[in-house]
Amino acid sequence: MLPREPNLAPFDGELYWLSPFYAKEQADAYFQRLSEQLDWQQEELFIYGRRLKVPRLMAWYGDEDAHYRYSGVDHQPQAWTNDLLALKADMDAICGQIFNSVLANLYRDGQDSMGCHADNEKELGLHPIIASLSFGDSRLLRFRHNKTRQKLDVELAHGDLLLMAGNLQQHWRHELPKTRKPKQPRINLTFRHIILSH
Ligand SMILES: O=C(O)CCC(=O)C(=O)O
Ligand SMILES: [Fe+2]
Repeated sequence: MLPREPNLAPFDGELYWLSPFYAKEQADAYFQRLSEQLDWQQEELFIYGRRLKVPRLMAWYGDEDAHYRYSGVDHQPQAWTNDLLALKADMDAICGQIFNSVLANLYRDGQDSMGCHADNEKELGLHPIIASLSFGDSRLLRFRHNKTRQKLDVELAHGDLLLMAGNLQQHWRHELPKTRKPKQPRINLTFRHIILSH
């Protein structure tokens, strides 16, 4: 069950934007506590033998068995916090599925970013629903269609919820570009359902 919002994707996938989903006071409280309570780490990547710092802070939470590979590294989730469980309950209800993990990203300023990618890892399945919550300063999320190169910009603000579904990840990539505009910190949470293989 997805919300009765217009689908922003013109073709090849589903994209729903609920702006805002949490009212300001509640979003303020979540932003404050998530900033202080999550175990934010700066990851390192090795590319062609060079060590690079990922330009943002990250943390991975979820059920004990919900392992996930990103940036080429297997990540063991940390145990859910009370706030993440409360947010997960809202996401489970609106999406009609049970999420078992969340990737948290903290963009400290306009120089923090995320490169172009699709969330198409095989452990997410072919048609994943990904529920993305934003807190803090607004940032541009840019989608681009793999074949037509069509561009779709969404300015994600404090308390917004963006739902990506259907075959969106197979046909579109997305990125959070750096910006020269002065930016305060932003937290993004992407709730995911990892399909467990036994
Ligand atoms: O920060 C965002 O809004 C995007 C995050 C994202 O694409 C991801 O975590 O896969
Ligand atoms: Fe993503």
